[in-house]
Amino acid sequence: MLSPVIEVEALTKAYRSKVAVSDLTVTVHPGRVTGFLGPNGSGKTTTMRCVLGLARPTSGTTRVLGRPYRELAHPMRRVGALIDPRARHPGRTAAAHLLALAQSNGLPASRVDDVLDQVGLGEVAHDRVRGFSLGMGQRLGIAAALLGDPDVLLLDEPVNGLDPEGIRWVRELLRDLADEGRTVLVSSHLMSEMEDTADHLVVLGRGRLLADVPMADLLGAHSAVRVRSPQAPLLAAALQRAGATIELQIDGSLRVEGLDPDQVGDVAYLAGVRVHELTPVTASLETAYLTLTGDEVEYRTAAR
Ligand SMILES: Nc1ncnc2c1ncn2[C@@H]1O[C@H](COP(=O)(O)OP(=O)(O)OP(=O)(O)O)[C@@H](O)[C@H]1O
Repeated sequence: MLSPVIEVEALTKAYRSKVAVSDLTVTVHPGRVTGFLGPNGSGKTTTMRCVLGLARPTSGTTRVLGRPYRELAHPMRRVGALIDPRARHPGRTAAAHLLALAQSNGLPASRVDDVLDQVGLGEVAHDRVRGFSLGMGQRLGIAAALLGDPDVLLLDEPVNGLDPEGIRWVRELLRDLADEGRTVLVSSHLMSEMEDTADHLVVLGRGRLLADVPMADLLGAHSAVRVRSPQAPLLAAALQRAGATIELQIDGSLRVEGLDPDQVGDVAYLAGVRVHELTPVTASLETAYLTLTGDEVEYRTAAR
């Protein structure tokens, strides 16, 4: 595996009595999209802000491309970020906003038109940002992140406010950037979107690391086999002897965890039990995520 590009080591960040991030150690690798997940207030933005030198760690260290962000010579050429898309002058046009960023970071002015076209804002380049919709603002924020053509991207909820076409566009953009060998760390609360976009997941709960896993492993760990048999009790006993965990479903079928469909079929055959259905059940990221973070949600909707 290529060496890590973002390194967070024993990071703790406290605000007065509130511990936003607690002893977090995680690395983010190039050439893949890493989804950064966690309930509201779990510390995703704070972690990104520490990596970008926008917040000072209480303890621990963060490095990008081998050094603290603030020590990078031309940070915008190395690292692009979307953290707070509202952070801009409302009276400026989109082009003027990006031009100011380009000039203060030693980037060629020609990049402004390039990125405006890339994010689909070419036609409103000379409109004032004040009148932009939430989605247009997000696109402008992504344009700013891409301005320096960086190798590393940290994007905090980039699809927030985007319409379905915009969401698909971000998905394809992130895929392309990762395929070019760049490092992409992206947070989102849209699980179905993340399932289609991310290769790897880092999941936080109350500021702590809950999971740092390939997407396929997380989904695999929550997958199961649905099996129906007219001799369900016999089959259940045989499967349990083979090490599976069995849950009897309301329709009489068995949900089997711990064995794959081939193994379930073999156990049934060896036990001389008839099987009428054998179906792999793939977990959605949403299901896997909710199972993982079930106890970690700080701000929960009251049950009605
Ligand atoms: N500047 C700050 N001052 C005080 N508390 C803060 C500050 N920034 C963040 N926090 C607190 O730290 C915790 C983590 O917040 P953070 O924004 O990092 O979470 P998040 O995972 O990005 O949440 P969300 O998904 O809602 O954006 C929260 O409880 C938040 O209220």
